Formats: sequence, C-alpha cells, structure tokens
Amino acid sequence: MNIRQSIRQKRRELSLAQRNNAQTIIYQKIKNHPAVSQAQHIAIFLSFDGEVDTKPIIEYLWQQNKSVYLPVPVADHQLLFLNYSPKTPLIKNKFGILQPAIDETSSITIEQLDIVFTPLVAFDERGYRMGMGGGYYDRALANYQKQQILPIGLAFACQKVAKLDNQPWDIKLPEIIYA
Ligand SMILES: Nc1nc2c(c(=O)[nH]1)N(C=O)[C@@H](CNc1ccc(C(=O)N[C@@H](CCC(=O)O)C(=O)O)cc1)CN2
Ligand SMILES: Nc1ncnc2c1ncn2[C@@H]1O[C@H](COP(=O)(O)OP(=O)(O)OP(=O)(O)O)[C@@H](O)[C@H]1O
Repeated sequence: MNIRQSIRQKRRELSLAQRNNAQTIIYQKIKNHPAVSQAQHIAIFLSFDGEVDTKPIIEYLWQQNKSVYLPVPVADHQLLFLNYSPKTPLIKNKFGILQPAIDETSSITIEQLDIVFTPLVAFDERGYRMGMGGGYYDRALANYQKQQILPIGLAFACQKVAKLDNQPWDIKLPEIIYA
C-alpha cells in the first residue's frame, strides 16, 4: 500500500475518542488564532474520508459573521470557491463530497480570500503536504504569498510523516493546525 492509501486508512481508523480529543484541541486553536479573528473571507472544506470534522468550525465562523466558502472542483483541476451560508443547498460532487451547487454569483476569486483552511492526507515538518492527488490545492494556492492568502492545513497528528519527497509544484503550507 502506498503512503497516501496507508495514511488515509489510519485516519479513517481513529477511534471516536481520539477524534473528539484532537478536534477539541484544533477548535480551540482556531478560536484563539489572531489571523482568524482578523479575517473576513475564509475558505474551508466539508469533511470526508475521516478528515478533521469541520462542521463545528464552520458554525463558529458563521457565529463570528465571517463569510465562508467551500471548494468546488471544476474542469482542468481548478477549484472554484463558493459562498456557504446556513441556507446554501448542498449537492454531492463526483468525489462524493458535499458542495454548493454551481452558482457563479456566489464565487469568490482566490486572491479575495484571507484564509484557506486546506485539507491534506499527509504532511511533514517543513509544511509540505500530500493531498488526494488531484493537484487542486497546489494549483489554487500556487501564488498564495503574492496574493497575501494564509493557507492553514488541518490534520490529525497521525497524518504527520518525517519527510515527504516534494515535487516542484508542491506548495509548502506556512501553518498546519494538528492534534
Ligand atoms: N473535504 C475535501 N474536499 C475537497 C478536497 C479534499 O481533499 N477534501 N480536495 C482536495 O484536493 C478536492 C477534491 N479532491 C479529490 C481528489 C480525488 C479524490 C478521490 O477519491 N479519488 C479517487 C478516485 C475518484 C474518482 O472516482 O474519480 C481515488 O483516488 O481513489 C477525492 C477528492 C476538493 N474538495
Ligand atoms: N501548480 C500546478 N500547475 C500545473 N499542474 C500542477 C500544479 N500543481 C499540481 N499539478 C499537477 O497535479 C497533479 C497532482 O498533484 P499532487 O499529487 O501533488 O496533488 P495533491 O496535492 O496530492 O492533490 P490536492 O491538492 O488535490 O489535494 C500532478 O500530476 C501535477 O503535475
């Protein structure tokens, strides 16, 4: 089994108690995060495959009157970020992940985002990430520094590896919140 598959399996196999403990710590870190307090436009994702459960984070962001956006995979491995409010109807995309139905009027360009909470399968000390293999986030975040976007990875500690062999297109996350 390759490392993507083996870490996805480890992540799915975390017990409910392990998950809840870690998620409580992660939520606390987000609530105390100065950049999150200052941000207005925040992209996050709806969890699947054992990812950190983002629902409570989204509820918190809504409570704080932040504008929340979800990734929508489109052609050429591009991501669209669409507004997500408590009223937004969700549909399942081809990966089985819930997303808002495509509605161009609610999409935001990447450079308008302040923070992009980024899903990942594995990460290393340096902040390199391995994702699901579509290259969606590597493309979306290719120029994040110039665009003054703060990508923040969200993960469980079991997703950390010593060193990923990174490719030229791999972005390095400046911050990963994990527990
Ligand atoms: N919650 C969440 N949303 C996300 C991502 C993510 O990692 N997590 N993505 C991060 O990029 C994008 C979706 N990327 C994905 C890429 C591949 C597969 C996947 O399961 N691939 C299967 C084959 C799928 C198929 O039938 O076509 C596989 O590799 O076995 C899923 C999501 C956008 N939304
Ligand atoms: N900035 C980019 N421009 C063009 N192609 C890219 C870019 N980033 C990644 N790719 C292509 O996308 C493919 C998948 O990349 P990779 O395996 O690193 O994805 P990933 O980070 O695991 O997935 P994701 O970001 O969707 O979670 C690679 O074959 C790579 O050639």
